[in-house]
Amino acid sequence: MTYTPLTRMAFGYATSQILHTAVRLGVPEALEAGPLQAEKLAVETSCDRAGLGRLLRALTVLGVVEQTSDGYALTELGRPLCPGHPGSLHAALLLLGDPAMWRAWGSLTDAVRSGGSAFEHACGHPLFDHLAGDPGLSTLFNTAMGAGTGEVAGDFVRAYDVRAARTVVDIGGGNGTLLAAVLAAAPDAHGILLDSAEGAARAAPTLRRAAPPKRWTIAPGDFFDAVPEGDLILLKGILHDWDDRQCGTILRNCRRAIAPDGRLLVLEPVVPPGAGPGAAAAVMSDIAMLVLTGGQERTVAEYRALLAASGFALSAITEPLGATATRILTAIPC
Ligand SMILES: C[S@@+](CC[C@H](N)C(=O)[O-])C[C@H]1O[C@@H](n2cnc3c(N)ncnc32)[C@H](O)[C@@H]1O
Repeated sequence: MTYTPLTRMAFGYATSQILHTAVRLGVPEALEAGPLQAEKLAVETSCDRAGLGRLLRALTVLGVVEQTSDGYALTELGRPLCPGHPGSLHAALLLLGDPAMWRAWGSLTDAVRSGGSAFEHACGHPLFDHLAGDPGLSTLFNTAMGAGTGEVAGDFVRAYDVRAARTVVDIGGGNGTLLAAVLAAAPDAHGILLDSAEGAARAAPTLRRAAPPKRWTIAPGDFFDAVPEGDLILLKGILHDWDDRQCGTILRNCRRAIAPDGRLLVLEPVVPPGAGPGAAAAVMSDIAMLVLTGGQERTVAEYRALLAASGFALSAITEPLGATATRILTAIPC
């Protein structure tokens, strides 16, 4: 078989599984402090020496490790495979290799052919119901989302002046990474994080690091029922999880809860016109939404219409934050 760019794409899931396996076996963490010879690494990771040698050779070809005179070392490209590294993909890779996620991607054909999320076709229930019944996977999901948000939180508070906010409500705020950045940048604001009980379970330590407990509240709840009142309402990575009808319910709850002078900020990738290279991140994320939740990424026009149908006017949109595809869409109640 000729190894063309198309071959590389076709075997993309093999690449994903190689990275997942390295992370699952603890290879990047073992190399974090410095290079190690393969024999030592096999002992540290409790692996078969020959099998690990083949994995290391594949990781070398992918450019995430390199051979030095002191043994195998992580490259710059490979460093985000470690947990705690800025922009870490550690939790995301563990998540991608989870059997339920693996099965969901294997059901993309069903989602394209008959609609609905591939996850539901594969597992028989929606992703968030599945997470509610699997605390380990829920923790992983929450950590992976928080790591992604950590990449944009600093850029967010630099791009949008949050200092005038009185009550900031982060809807579906996950592990609190975004709200923590806002509370640090807006010392007079009070923060409320709404998420499901399992989603919010790990938010307190993140928020405690940013601000004393009197400055924030964790509100376990369902954003399809109601959301807490505030003058700055954040929806990051929420609307893209849901279809237009479900987004309408969330947005109408936000419209009821927002102060007359308030602002609703939607942080999402936006699908640009055409399918040039700049569209890749948003378009790939759109397919991930089709697989995982049945949601979708949207164009500016689609967001404008969605917001207008729930009593919001789209008033501004930023450039993508940092190296990500996430933009801030500002909406005012009307
Ligand atoms: C894609 S994650 C985004 C998390 C966070 N906003 C971020 O960007 O890092 C979606 C979040 O919505 C939460 N969620 C899902 N359904 C919910 C519901 N019905 N009510 C409240 N939270 C929900 C999940 O627990 C999860 O934390």
